[in-house]
Amino acid sequence: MAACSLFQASPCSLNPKSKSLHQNPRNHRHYLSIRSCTSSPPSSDASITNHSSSKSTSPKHHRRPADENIREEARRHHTSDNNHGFSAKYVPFNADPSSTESYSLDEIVYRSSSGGLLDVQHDMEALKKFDGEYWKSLFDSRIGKTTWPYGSGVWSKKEWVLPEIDSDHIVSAFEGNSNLFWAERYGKQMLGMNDLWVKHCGISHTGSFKDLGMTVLVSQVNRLRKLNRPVVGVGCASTGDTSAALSAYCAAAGIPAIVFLPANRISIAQLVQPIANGAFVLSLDTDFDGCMQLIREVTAELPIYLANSLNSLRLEGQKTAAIEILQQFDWEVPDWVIVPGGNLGNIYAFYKGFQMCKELGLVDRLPRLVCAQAANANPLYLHYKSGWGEFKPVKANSTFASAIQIGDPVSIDRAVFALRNSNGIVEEATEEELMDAMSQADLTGMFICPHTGVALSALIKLRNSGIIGPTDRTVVVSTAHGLKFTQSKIDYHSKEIPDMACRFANPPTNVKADFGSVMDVLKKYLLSKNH
Ligand SMILES: Cc1ncc(COP(=O)(O)O)c(C=O)c1O
Ligand SMILES: N[C@@H](CCOP(=O)(O)O)C(=O)O
Repeated sequence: MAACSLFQASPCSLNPKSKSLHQNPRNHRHYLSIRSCTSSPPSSDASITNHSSSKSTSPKHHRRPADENIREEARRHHTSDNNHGFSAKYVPFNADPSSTESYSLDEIVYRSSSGGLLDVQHDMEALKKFDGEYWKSLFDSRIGKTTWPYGSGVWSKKEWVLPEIDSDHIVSAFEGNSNLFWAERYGKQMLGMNDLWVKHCGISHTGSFKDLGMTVLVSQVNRLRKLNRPVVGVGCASTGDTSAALSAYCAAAGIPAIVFLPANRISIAQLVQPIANGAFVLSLDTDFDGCMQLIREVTAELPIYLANSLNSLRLEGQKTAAIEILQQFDWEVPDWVIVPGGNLGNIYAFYKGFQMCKELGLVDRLPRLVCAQAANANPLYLHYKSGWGEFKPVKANSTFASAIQIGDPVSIDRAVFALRNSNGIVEEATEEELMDAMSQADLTGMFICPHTGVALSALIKLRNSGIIGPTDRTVVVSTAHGLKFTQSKIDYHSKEIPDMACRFANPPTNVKADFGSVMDVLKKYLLSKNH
């Protein structure tokens, strides 16, 4: 196979013009003293500091005794965990203010009584007892630490996520806190932009943003099982990333995971993840929408907890990526945030994270949201173009952005709400556009997935039409690690894709292993770089 021979060769590259990659220069974290907050925090590193200085006998002042692990240390501090009575419950999504329907998060419920979506509603009045400065200081104080569970980017915002869960029940891989990458060369050369950023949510435990939601969902399942609720296992339908995250977190907690995958429609790297993590993997002869339908029917019959984003718990974790972006900009709001969309939970999660920061006084406005879809699986785009008329699911066609090959997204109502309330836009990308965008980004030092290519294509279109300006601070959300999608890159760089020019392909040069031949090709290459 040509794709194999491409990668058997040993490509030699030399690019004297390439610049070093820069990290966020504005990312000066303010480790503000918690003691300067308007009131004492619910649980902070301050209590740890006090403890270690009083208990430790070591001259190095270790914060915990050598025979204590971080979970035990958290248990010792448990009394301060939620002494402000923060709480959350399920309510019907976008319900009429007069609705009194609600459910405890300890109930197993995914739909409202009328069959609509649910949302996790926090007791905002309790959270508002603390001002924006307080929350910023608290969240900033927890970054980069190993304190259980706040070392996680998700659980560093625990009061806004699952305030009532016992830290002891949390299943975490210290996910989140992902890199916000300044796309200096890509922004400047491709788009004339100086303030373009890529939020690398895929540089994560299982290689996608799903970890952010799955730590929350599996933690709640862990709690339910400790409460002796009838949860025998956790299940999902997946295009490859949800299944990987579910399997890893369940394996960490010793909970059975069951995953429904559309046969031959996910990458090998994604398929091997749940297999390696010991999940029960069903490969089904249908597409993702078919798998989703089946898992919904199965979880209605068996005591298997549903892990897809239909379950609003997931979005509580995913929304922390939005809070993190604000935090990484020292609580300045970017102008645009571009998110690739499939089942459409994530675009709402971003909206919710930004909206909570606004409502609780951490920032004063929302960014404009853009949801980007593959043209081969574009039900939201068509809905947007129809002026939000009647929503019609589509049959999703094959796309290199295989994780968003979804025609009947469960969170369509959430996505429409998020976009309408953020002056949002929906864009689409053809296969050639998304693969070219991905490959061009890679050529500036990234290694992104095709879904991020979809988001970059949307950016290119909005920049070319002048909707996004050259100095607009713009964040593209990268949703998965490029290493999960190497076959698409192999196909592209082998120029093996029918009807695609693969303009930015960079195949290796096969050369005889003698000095003269090597010198000849090197000279030709160097000349081509210096004309
Ligand atoms: C890599 C990747 N990007 C984007 C998405 C889209 O996220 P959502 O389904 O929340 O719209 C998914 C999953 O659907 C995904 O796995
Ligand atoms: N891309 C997803 C599709 C399912 O999305 P979910 O957020 O509803 O679980 C996947 O990786 O499975």
